[in-house]
Amino acid sequence: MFEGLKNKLRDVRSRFGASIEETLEESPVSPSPATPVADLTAQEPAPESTKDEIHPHEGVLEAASEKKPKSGFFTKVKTLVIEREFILTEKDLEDPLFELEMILLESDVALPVTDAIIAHMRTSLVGNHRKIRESPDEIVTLALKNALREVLGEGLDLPGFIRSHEKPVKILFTGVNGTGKTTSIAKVSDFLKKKGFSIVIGAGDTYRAGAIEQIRVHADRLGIRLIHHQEGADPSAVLFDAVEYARAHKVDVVLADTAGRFHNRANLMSQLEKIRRIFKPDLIFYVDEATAGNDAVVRAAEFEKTIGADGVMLTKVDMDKKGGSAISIAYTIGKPLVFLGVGQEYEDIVLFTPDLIINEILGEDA
Ligand SMILES: Nc1nc2c(ncn2[C@@H]2O[C@H](COP(=O)(O)OP(=O)(O)OP(=O)(O)O)[C@@H](O)[C@H]2O)c(=O)[nH]1
Repeated sequence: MFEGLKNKLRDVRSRFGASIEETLEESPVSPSPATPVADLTAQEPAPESTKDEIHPHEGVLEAASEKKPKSGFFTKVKTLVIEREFILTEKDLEDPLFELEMILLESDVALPVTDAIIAHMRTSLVGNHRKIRESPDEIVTLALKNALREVLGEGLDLPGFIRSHEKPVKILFTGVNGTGKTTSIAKVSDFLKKKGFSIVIGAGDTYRAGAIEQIRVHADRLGIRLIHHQEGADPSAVLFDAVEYARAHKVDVVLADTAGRFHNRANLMSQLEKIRRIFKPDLIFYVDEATAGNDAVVRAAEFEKTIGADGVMLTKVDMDKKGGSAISIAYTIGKPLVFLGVGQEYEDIVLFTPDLIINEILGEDA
């Protein structure tokens, strides 16, 4: 997943790295006149690693020393000072920051999210004295990692939420047609069942022909109780019955399917409002497909405004080359990403953590 973005970011990281290398060449930090030559030439003891500090990378030091003659007193002093720290100006980073901005926008990262990432990169790189103990790529990667962490948010510990909440915990799934909502309910059921929770599913999509049968097939396969009425029935009544069943049988979680709908379809949205009043969900999850890119982000924001959402499940992340919606959605709507759907099997679901996306986007370097 996110192959396109991953490759582009690898390139732009090299551009940032090159800008840092140029700074190393052009603006060495002058040795303090008070510093005895003996101190400069002495081997510096390696300081203790701090939490944010990445371990020394031999490559840069080797590359830097390759470019300079190894002998000669003044060369030696200059090299040592250059190798200790450097400062980046806004101008040094102008081109790579612009390039990064373009890459993010091309990858469907929402504009405010792109702005936040660029601002974070600028703040963490410009004007700072940086130790050359970190390689340029490590410095850039760390800045990018922190910028992504800021926009991705922390996610939601759903098993923890369920454990600490009065039962049954009622979760309503909303979203547009065909984005994978029904499959997602089946995956979440399976995920929670494996965590030891008992589940009942309410077949609240009474609108689409075949929807009840579709969720019934999943429920049967997973050995989960389904509460359903006939096609065309009032979904609020179905979900009310599902909650009654859960109370009577001490079931931990009720997962409620609903018909897919667009936020601008007034009838369906008012039906959802009624469902919300009667079902009284503890959590509303908005489901959309990562492959929809910025459309998914815009739709999620609209649903959040009209119906409210407590979290997002993004499906088809396995098919998404860009990563824009995964990066943007939580920051844009101010609600956490909870699950990612990463395939068509029941086990193809992962509980979101920022590191999951960061490691995917920055690869083995993160
Ligand atoms: N590759 C991939 N396919 C998925 C994922 N989640 C769902 N799908 C597929 O997407 C298609 C649509 O899924 P459904 O669950 O039927 O969609 P839906 O949102 O319930 O549709 P409506 O009931 O019309 O709202 C199916 O073929 C699923 O197998 C995913 O994470 N990855």
